[in-house]
Amino acid sequence: MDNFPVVVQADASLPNYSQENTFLMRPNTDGDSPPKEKVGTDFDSRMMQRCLELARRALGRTSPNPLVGAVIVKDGEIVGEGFHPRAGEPHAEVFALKAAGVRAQGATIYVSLEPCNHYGRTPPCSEALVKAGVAKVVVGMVDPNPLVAGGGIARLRAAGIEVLVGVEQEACRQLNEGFVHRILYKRPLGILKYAMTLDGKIATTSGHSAWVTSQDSRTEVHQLRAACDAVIVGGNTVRLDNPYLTSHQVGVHNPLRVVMSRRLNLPENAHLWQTADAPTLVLTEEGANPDFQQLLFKQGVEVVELASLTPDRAMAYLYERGFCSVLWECGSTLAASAIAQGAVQKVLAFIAPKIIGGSIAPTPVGDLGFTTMTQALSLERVRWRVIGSDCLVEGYFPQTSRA
Ligand SMILES: Nc1nc(O)c(N)c(N[C@@H]2O[C@H](COP(=O)(O)O)[C@@H](O)[C@H]2O)n1
Ligand SMILES: [Zn+2]
Repeated sequence: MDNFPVVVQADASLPNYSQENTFLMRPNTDGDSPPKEKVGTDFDSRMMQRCLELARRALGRTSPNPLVGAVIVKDGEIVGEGFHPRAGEPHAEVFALKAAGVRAQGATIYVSLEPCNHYGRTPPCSEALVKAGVAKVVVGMVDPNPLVAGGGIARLRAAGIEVLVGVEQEACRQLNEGFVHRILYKRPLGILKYAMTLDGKIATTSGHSAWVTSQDSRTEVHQLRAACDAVIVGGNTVRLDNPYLTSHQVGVHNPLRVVMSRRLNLPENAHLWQTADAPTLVLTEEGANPDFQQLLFKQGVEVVELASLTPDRAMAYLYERGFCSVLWECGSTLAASAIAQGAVQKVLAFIAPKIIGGSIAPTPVGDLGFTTMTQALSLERVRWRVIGSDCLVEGYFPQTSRA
């Protein structure tokens, strides 16, 4: 716990974009800063909002790629729409061009992320747009991917196409905050979520925690899980709460359920390995409890042994697997060490108007070793909203770039 303040290494190969990274994840409405100058017309904004709506259809399914939507407009009417369904499949622009057919010629395309300009799993969209003869491209945000990073816009302009950049930019960035964080920091965005009472307790002294918050808040958490690539808990949470960690909605994405356990001293009949609604991955250390590994294997649970099991090591591993966002739903000890190791960038605290009392009932974040208030970690870009009878407070740890 000696690496405060929370510092995450930015990618030094991204000078232009990483200089801006303090506001990349700024929420759309954050009361404490002056309104930004609006880019484009109200019609442009509406079309870009439609792009975001389309992009959200693939929520939780596109990593390591971003969520992207595209709309083609000709003579004031939508003639084609598309979204990126998952990595390896065509980009949003290609689906929209296919839907528009010849009507794309001379039309305006709205796209929530800069068109790509490189050969990845798919060919460059910039070339497809030039070939289709579109007259104008309206872009939500510049792509932070160094393989694109303004190159798509430059290519379109070089071909004589008018390009407008930054329509509904904050909303576009917000939707892809995990993707942006992944590109800039080479780690998934870590989101710590907890539910506590008004007096800061996450359970009673006997460990009873069902339920701290209202059904409305729990539904919000299910939606949050649907948007994340993975949700992590420690062995203690499995032993005490026996959670499902799914999005609880038919046809909606479920995150990979990840358990961190050094010794694999886990219950044999946990819901996580007895329900097939979502895949489960157990992260452990080399040589841990081979009998239990065998049991997990028989239940179809993936087990990965890491040399040393720490939050940062787990995040590095999940980055390598292509993840953009990871939800920490763990207990206080793991939460403290995840924060200390810079594995958490965003905090979501659900606060219920209840009081448990006492000094022994558990709190959401374990000991961080602080002795003075000046050491307390302050969140920025904080906003809050009422959910049913609860309050959700949301904020970000400052990202101090060492690049
Ligand atoms: N503009 C745009 N639209 C989409 O639908 C996209 N998926 C992207 N993604 C960008 O291209 C990279 C992935 O390329 P491949 O799918 O491997 O060809 C991704 O990292 C983004 O930079 N962009
Ligand atoms: Zn593309």
